[in-house]
Amino acid sequence: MADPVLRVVSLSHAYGRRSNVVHALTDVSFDLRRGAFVSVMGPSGSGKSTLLRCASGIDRPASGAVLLDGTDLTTVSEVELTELRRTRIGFVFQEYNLIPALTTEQNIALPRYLAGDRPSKDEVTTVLSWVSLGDLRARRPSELSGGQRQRAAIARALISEPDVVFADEPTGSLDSRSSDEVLRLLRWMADERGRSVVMVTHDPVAAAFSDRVLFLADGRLVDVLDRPTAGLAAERMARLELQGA
Ligand SMILES: Nc1ncnc2c1ncn2[C@@H]1O[C@H](COP(=O)(O)OP(=O)(O)OP(=O)(O)O)[C@@H](O)[C@H]1O
Repeated sequence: MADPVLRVVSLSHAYGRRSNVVHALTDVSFDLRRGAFVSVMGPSGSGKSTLLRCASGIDRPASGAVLLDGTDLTTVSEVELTELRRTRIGFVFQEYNLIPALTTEQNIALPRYLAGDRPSKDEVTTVLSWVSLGDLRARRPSELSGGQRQRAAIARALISEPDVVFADEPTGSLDSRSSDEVLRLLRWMADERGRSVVMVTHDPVAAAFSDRVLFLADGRLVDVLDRPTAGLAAERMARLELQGA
């Protein structure tokens, strides 16, 4: 089998110091193969966002390694890390983070401009068609629905052809129909475009779109569920919530 595109090795992270230190993540390891879609679930405060931030190079962990195609994000220079984040990693957040003054197509093209590149009109048109926003390319974010904004954010993550897309509660602000569209798009991205996806979610229905669910509790990886259904993911979550209560 091909080498995993992302290897998270014994990742630990803490906030604060001495008397008020919070061990947000302790010794978490997992592999992500190309085209795999993994969800991260766990009770509030269990370390999901911290894992996403450390695994994606936004934050440097206290210890452990994050190997993106063999390059350790935890030891590269700030300049290399910025370059890797721009070219190899995509981000999708709950609150979209689109620039209000830019049109949909300008927002989507922005990461390429920031990387010193300029996507062709055809490239932008292709990505817009993937997310069914071709007709809305000239609109600004305020003129889009929540689901359309999130699809624009996904297109923006895809324009750089990243190896891994990290999504933090991407459906957290959406109704069930828009959620379904966004989740299908993430699934398609993995299956048809070979992108790997790591998605933090509270929603077992969202988790059921992924290949595998990683469950965190108190900063530790405590359970793994392959080929999840919403029912099974909800059951495991309920068990964890009970254990933590
Ligand atoms: N900047 C910070 N400073 C101090 N403690 C923090 C900081 N960020 C997170 N924490 C703490 O680290 C732990 C893990 O937080 P994290 O946000 O990763 O959890 P989470 O599972 O994403 O939570 P939620 O589901 O509520 O978003 C929590 O105890 C949290 O209070």
